[in-house]
Amino acid sequence: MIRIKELLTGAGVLSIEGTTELEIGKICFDSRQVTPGSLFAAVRGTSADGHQFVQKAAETGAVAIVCEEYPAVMQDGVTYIKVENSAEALGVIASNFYGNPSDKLRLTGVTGTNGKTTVATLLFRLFEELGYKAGLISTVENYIHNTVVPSTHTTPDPISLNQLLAEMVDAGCDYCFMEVSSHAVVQHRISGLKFAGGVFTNLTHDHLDFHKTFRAYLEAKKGFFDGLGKDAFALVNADDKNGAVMLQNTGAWQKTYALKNMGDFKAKIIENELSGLLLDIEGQEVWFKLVGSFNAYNLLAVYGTALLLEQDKAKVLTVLSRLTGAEGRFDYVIAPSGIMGIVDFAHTPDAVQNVLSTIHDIRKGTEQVITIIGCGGDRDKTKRPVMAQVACDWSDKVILTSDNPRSEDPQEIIREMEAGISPENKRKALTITDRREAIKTACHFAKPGDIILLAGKGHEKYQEIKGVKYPFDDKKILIEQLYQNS
Ligand SMILES: CC(=O)N[C@H]1[C@@H](OP(=O)(O)OP(=O)(O)OC[C@H]2O[C@@H](n3ccc(=O)[nH]c3=O)[C@H](O)[C@@H]2O)O[C@H](CO)[C@@H](O)[C@@H]1O[C@H](C)C(=O)N[C@@H](C)C(=O)N[C@H](CCC(=O)O)C(=O)O
Ligand SMILES: Nc1ncnc2c1ncn2[C@@H]1O[C@H](COP(=O)(O)OP(=O)(O)OP(=O)(O)O)[C@@H](O)[C@H]1O
Ligand SMILES: N[C@H](CCC[C@H](N)C(=O)O)C(=O)O
Ligand SMILES: [Mg+2]
Repeated sequence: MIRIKELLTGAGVLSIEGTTELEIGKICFDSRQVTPGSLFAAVRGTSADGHQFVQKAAETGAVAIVCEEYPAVMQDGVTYIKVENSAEALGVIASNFYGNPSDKLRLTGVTGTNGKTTVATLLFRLFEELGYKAGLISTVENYIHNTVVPSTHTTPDPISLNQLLAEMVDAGCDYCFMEVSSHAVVQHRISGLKFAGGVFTNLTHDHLDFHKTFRAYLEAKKGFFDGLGKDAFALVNADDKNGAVMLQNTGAWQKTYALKNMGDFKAKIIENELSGLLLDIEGQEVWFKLVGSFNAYNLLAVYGTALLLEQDKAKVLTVLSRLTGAEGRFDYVIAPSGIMGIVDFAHTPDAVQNVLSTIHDIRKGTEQVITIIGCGGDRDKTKRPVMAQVACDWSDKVILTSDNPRSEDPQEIIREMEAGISPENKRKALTITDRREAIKTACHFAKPGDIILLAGKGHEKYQEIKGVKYPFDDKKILIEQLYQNS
């Protein structure tokens, strides 16, 4: 239990109606979760406005309401707290409620369009292997040292986030590595957190459904770096044209990594094969198990971060060379028939191009590349035609199929993908709406030596159709089919 006044430190309070001496047992931003003694924050969202539920929250027992405007009717015994921005205040209140856990950990945030899960996961595993207790907050799963906590978002809401961080502190963790999505920055999910550092991977096309313009998407990512303190480091990819933009208004200590341009941390790709990458990192040649030139960037980002967190260079490289990638990221099997199947989470045009150009670089020459690809429903529609065209440009055969259609009509999503395919690429594309059938067909088509890329869903264990998540595991189905045909 904690008193209202202690929760409000740093929350940007404009005015208060009622006492701040009351004790609060729970904080929430969803009126349906209010229980007697709760604080309810009314947040303006994308489809509703939390202010509509203030009355209901008070009736259900909320004793404190955080809002941007007072309701017409204020109830006795309830304290109303007016703030400039409820979502931002909620982040600070959540931190205070859980004892400001980010002050007690060295928290590093990773942002960018692609590579966040890979970099954050590698950092987590690296620090665990170096002998520390660490935490991970990621798209695939969260970890409190060796306890797994299922993940619902790339970056959770501020209450779940601070609760996770507090559990990490209780478990004795020294470090936490987390993904920072652009949604999280705009929705203030990270407000009130103290970061030891921030890492930028890259910026390409995604989430324009939410941010509307590329500029707004860029500003969201930049917002994370603008908010870092002067004791924190900001490590950016100097080969990405937006790397420098991220640093424009940050008060943090600025560092860069690069393969091509000048950078504080430099690497060169010596070999890029199916068995891994041979990199020259600051004069030292090291083999890594991760595949593909984009992973050279991810590895260098991890290396730079570890050094900025004062780790020993030789130990970092030794451990890093033993680590494998995150689940569902260039996750491959070679069937007895000699057909290679790759499951990858590529769900942006840039990621699709990267994974296919990697396959192109490492294949021996004569094999066919068959790509199975769909696009998520209720997500950025503008990436659909581009992803289909990129897949065709880089493959011998493409099967257009469903990803997570969510509330949309799967056929319509596929039609939008088809619209992006140029006349000369049309002959390569085939549509099979049912994802399982698409996988079966690809395995049937493939000959020994051929490569099947199953893009878009990576680690996901479900397919979301009209609000229902049906069990679906790309890797499991692909393996079943590959072995059946062997
Ligand atoms: C579009 C979006 O990002 N929505 C997120 C947002 O919800 P919202 O604020 O828009 O919700 P809303 O429905 O408009 O409701 C507004 C407010 O009214 C409240 N409410 C609503 C109904 C009611 O009866 N009572 C009540 O109090 C809601 O709790 C909310 O506070 O804030 C919620 C709490 O943080 C999130 O759970 C929710 O994520 C939805 C489920 C989602 O799908 N988000 C995806 C797009 C997302 O966040 N993705 C990113 C990036 C992915 C990546 O690239 O890796 C991520 O970080 O996961
Ligand atoms: N540094 C990188 N540059 C470009 N593409 C990458 C990079 N790292 C990974 N990818 C590609 O992007 C896909 C997603 O990678 P990862 O899950 O690490 O990114 P993410 O930023 O966490 O994605 P999301 O925002 O959806 O959670 C991978 O499966 C791979 O195809
Ligand atoms: N975190 C990303 C994942 C997309 C994965 C893809 N399978 C899809 O459903 O679009 C998002 O929510 O946009
Ligand atoms: Mg991720």
